[in-house]
Amino acid sequence: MSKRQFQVRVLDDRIGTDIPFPAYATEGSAGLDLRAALKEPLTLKPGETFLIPTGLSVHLADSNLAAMILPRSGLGHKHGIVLGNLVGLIDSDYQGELMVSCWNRGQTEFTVEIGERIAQMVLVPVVQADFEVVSEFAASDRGAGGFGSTGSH
Ligand SMILES: O=c1ccn([C@H]2C[C@H](O)[C@@H](COP(=O)(O)OP(=O)(O)OP(=O)(O)O)O2)c(=O)[nH]1
Ligand SMILES: [Mg+2]
Repeated sequence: MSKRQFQVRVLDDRIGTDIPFPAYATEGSAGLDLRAALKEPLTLKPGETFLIPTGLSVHLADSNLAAMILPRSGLGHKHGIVLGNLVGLIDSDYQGELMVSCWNRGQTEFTVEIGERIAQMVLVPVVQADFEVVSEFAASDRGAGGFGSTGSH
């Protein structure tokens, strides 16, 4: 497992005490669980979305990296709590507070507790595209076929 250091600012003084610092749940975890830095529990009715602060900002400071915010499987599958933006993308030059858009896509209301783990953040490598405009591509096996063009099985 490789680890890297990043600068983080703690914007909410409950973090590290009442609200644990984000952590990997196990040694092999890909996602770092993010917690809700709410002032009070938040009840989301079916269909409601709320932008929840995490109380932290992280500066990745490396354009070869980004972070993605993804739903937690248990919350999403069992309770319908997913992300209002489906996936959150954190740019390497972002220095603001990490925010989690929580969407109750389910049929019943759900209460997010103070400090609850609401989403997970995954670091991903990034390559920026530099486009070279051409008139033809060298032929590939697939060509322009897509959207099920390889058959129904
Ligand atoms: O779930 C998220 C998604 C984004 N962000 C922050 C980090 C990201 O770098 C910034 C901008 O996100 P994005 O580029 O996806 O949003 P936009 O609507 O394109 O806004 P902008 O014009 O600021 O780029 O917002 C979060 O805190 N949480
Ligand atoms: Mg953007």
